[in-house]
Amino acid sequence: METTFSDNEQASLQITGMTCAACANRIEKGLNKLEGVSQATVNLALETAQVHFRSDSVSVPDLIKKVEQLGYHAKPKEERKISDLRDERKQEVRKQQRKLLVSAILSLPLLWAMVGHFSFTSWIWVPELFMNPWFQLVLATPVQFVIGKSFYVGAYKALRNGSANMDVLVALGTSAAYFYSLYLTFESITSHHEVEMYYETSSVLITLILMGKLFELMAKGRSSEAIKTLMGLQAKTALVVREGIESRIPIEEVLVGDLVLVKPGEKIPVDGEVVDGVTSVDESMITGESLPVDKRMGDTVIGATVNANGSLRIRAAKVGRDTVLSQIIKVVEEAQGSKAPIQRVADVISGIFVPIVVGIAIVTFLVWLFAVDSGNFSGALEKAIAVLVIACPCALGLATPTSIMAGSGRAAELGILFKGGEHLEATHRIDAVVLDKTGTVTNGKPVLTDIEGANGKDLDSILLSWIAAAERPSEHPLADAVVAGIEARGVEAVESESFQAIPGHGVTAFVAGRELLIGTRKLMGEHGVDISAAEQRMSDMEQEGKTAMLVAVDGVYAATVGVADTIKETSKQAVDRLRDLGIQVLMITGDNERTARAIAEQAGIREVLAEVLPEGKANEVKKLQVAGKKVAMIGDGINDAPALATADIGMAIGTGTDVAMEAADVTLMRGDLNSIPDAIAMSRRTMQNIKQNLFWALAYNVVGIPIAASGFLAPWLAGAAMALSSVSVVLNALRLQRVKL
Ligand SMILES: Nc1ncnc2c1ncn2[C@@H]1O[C@H](COP(=O)(O)OP(=O)(O)OP(=O)(O)O)[C@@H](O)[C@H]1O
Ligand SMILES: [Cu+]
Ligand SMILES: [Mg+2]
Repeated sequence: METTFSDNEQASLQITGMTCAACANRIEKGLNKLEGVSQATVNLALETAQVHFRSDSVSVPDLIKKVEQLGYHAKPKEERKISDLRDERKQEVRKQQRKLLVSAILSLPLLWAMVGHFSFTSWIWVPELFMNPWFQLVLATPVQFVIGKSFYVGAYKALRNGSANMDVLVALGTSAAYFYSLYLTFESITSHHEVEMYYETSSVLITLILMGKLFELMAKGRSSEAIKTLMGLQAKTALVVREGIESRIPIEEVLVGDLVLVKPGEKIPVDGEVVDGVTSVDESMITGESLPVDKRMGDTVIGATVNANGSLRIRAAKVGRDTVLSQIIKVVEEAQGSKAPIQRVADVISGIFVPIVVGIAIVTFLVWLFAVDSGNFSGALEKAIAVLVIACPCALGLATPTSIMAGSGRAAELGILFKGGEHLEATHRIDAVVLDKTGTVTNGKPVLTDIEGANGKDLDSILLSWIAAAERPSEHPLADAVVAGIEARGVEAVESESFQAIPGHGVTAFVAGRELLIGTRKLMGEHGVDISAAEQRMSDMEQEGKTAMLVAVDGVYAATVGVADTIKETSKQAVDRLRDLGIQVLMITGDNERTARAIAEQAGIREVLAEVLPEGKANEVKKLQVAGKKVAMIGDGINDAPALATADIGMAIGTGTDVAMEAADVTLMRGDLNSIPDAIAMSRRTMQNIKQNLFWALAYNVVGIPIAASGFLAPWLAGAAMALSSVSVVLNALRLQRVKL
């Protein structure tokens, strides 16, 4: 039995029967119109629909019914495995290949017979039988109605929904040729003289279009390579210990809380926490970071990464669709099937295209029949058919989605996850990049370097233990550094009695009955602490790029603590690359001006926004936007969420933590800032690719129609040209997969 919730539910449907973006649009609109559906998105490439709905007013069967009403098929989506995906594609390709082969064999004699029509090929011998109208009828009929059935079905569905698509044009064009030939065939019984048939027009057309579709299908298969690679990373089984018994079970059966053994050289099956063992782990497939990462008790490990040398026991923390890898796959899947705003151009054009084309075809027919070549019915028909076929906007429909798919797939391989086509598009307009300091420009692993008492001497261990106690409850990375540094000096922390974090300033705490204050100059100033004795030492540290924090006990300055965070080796190179792209680069931080400047200088950043409170970061982004900039904000995604959301593009640096992926438009799996110019370059390339596609698709139609209308294009040539244009669009898009940055 299914439980019902009054709040939102989510369902994934597997949809079949979609042929183009217009189909996806139609289903999306239909589902969104249903009472109780809050959001439905249809992914054409993956043939899925994601629906958010309220289960008290609508159910999954209702959703399916709606899809069926619109003329497509739907079923609840099952969790797919990599092998299924591959098999589905292969089957589909094989089916198309078989269809094409049969169609080609049947059409060949018709094509052969056609050579007699042209003076320059009339010397070629043609078997008598091939010229026989009845024989031609026998060959052409199955092509038209069995192999070509999908065009009729597609056309019928489109027309029933009040729209027109490429199927309408193909069905119309081929039917005209077929039925006219049929008429001539019967007429030949009575008239007894040789007439030209047009069976080859319909059959060869269908064959060529099938060929185009097959190429398209094979090319599309290649563009989802990125997802297949990701899915293939998953381990298949896990060795779990339940009630003391070890057993190897399929990965799908691992539960949260299970104890999992990972042997040396094995893939870590699920996300978890190390409970026993020491090893190093290759996380490059997830983070792009090539150096192995050391893991010991308490560390988190990510599923699909590879355990190098030690044995591990881990406690499963996330399984199934919650794992980092599954989330990455989901993001990539969604992005690949999502729409970029530029697609609207194509949608609008193809929406009005088909009716206009039918109009032009009719005019062509009438003009030829009554004006140009008076009374030549078949000649006029041939021209009209050529117009119908050449004007088919299928290349136009493919232009954007194929590029988005290939572009976002390639980006994912480079460790750049775009959440959707709109972000992939928006990124190419970025002209200002705001980098958070800690964890973005720097490694974000601050280390305690200096502790100095008020009189310049070392501190006694009592004061050290108080400082550690005050900082321990804080979640700030600086606090972690201080605590770790003090513990490393062999001092044990005591418990604090009360604690309060003051964001952007520091902490206050009561320890052993005393009030401790740790943080910035401003914090000290606000509490009336005299820090003149610390000034010199402090600014020295800051000059070196260290963060200096002041400690006061009961309102009296007691110590200066220095923490150093190193900049990432690649930060400078990345900043230079951004500047070469003509992008303004800024660094933003809550840290003080001097430290910030020192760090910025190492990274080659000239503009620094320092001492910005956490809530002020979004404001700084807005200021840049008001000044007319398209801003990308790059942060670690957790405390920078408002700024990430405000920016035109928010990029989170992270190994795919939920929060980071949630807040940002783009997730950079590598810590390396070179991902930023990479992302921008990828976006620029993709947009350029889309524009090329749109241009060629349109140009081909616009140039083709007058040629066809004036009679210079035989229908089968128009068909070949159409197939070729679709294939060339897809091939152009696939170039994105090989982009090297
Ligand atoms: N737990 C803490 N202990 C001591 N000082 C702190 C603490 N939290 C913040 N501070 C002080 O407040 C300053 C600003 O903190 P904030 O968190 O806004 O920025 P940040 O982490 O230094 O830099 P970024 O903005 O690049 O992440 C710190 O540089 C530090 O001097
Ligand atoms: Cu077409
Ligand atoms: Mg910070």
